[in-house]
Amino acid sequence: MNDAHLAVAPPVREAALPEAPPIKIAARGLNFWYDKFHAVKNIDLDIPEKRVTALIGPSGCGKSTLLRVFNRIYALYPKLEAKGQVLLDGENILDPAYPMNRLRSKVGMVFQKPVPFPMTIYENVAYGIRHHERLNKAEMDARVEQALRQAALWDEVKDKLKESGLGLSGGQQQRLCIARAVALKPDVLLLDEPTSALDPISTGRIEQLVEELKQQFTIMIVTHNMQQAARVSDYTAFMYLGDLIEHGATGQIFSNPGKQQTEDYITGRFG
Ligand SMILES: Nc1ncnc2c1ncn2[C@@H]1O[C@H](COP(=O)(O)OP(=O)(O)OP(=O)(O)O)[C@@H](O)[C@H]1O
Repeated sequence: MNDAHLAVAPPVREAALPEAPPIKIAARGLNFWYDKFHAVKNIDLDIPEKRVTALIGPSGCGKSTLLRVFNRIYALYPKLEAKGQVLLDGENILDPAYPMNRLRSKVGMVFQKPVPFPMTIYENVAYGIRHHERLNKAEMDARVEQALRQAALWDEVKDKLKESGLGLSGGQQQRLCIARAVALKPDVLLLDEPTSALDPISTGRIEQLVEELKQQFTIMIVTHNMQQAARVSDYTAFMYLGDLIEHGATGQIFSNPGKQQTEDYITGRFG
């Protein structure tokens, strides 16, 4: 080896940065009013694909409202108005021309209280699929099974598919609602405090399920439980009085928040 070789410094290899996930759904200049009450104020928010984003903030800050705008569920009620954009794969779902059927199949929602339909367990899952697709019996059986497996419920219900969904425990009913939502193969799952009515064991199962479901779905979850947000989410958005105060990686928001209000809330000083 001669000296000339030694004089040339080896190229420095740049540390590989983790690749930022693509943005699946995003709010742009989003405002929402309940009649004259301004509940969501000029929000810009990017929701990364196949990750879990938690929405946190004190009661009444607009978390559920924001979630509901993300699937235009407010459109069912008069005197409610959204302005701005919600871009799903770049298309504005708030545009009245965006077909509601398409939206319902792409964005699924699970509510705070489990609300199974008063039908059999099988029909709870099959009902929505029938609305969107024509499947033969074997195909439908397979889809129902797949959805119940995805919701980690199959083993508990496979022998009683013809029994009423209302006969299940609260935690099972919530997993049935998750099965109903994932059965439509949505891209995005909106979960509005999905464990607030459940016991700790059922809560743990749903949290574990969220971890599994993010392999396939983009998930937004509203929660009052800071430990839950820290456990299940990759990103956290903190809202206060209708404003989005701060949004970032969950680790950073919880360990090193940029805003005093965020810190006060996550350390339990208010809310
Ligand atoms: N249907 C409605 N009509 C009028 N005002 C409403 C309606 N729903 C919610 N609001 C108001 O909008 C604001 C935001 O409510 P929202 O339910 O989105 O808050 P939140 O952060 O999800 O609260 P919580 O954590 O208590 O569920 C609150 O001031 C609430 O009173």
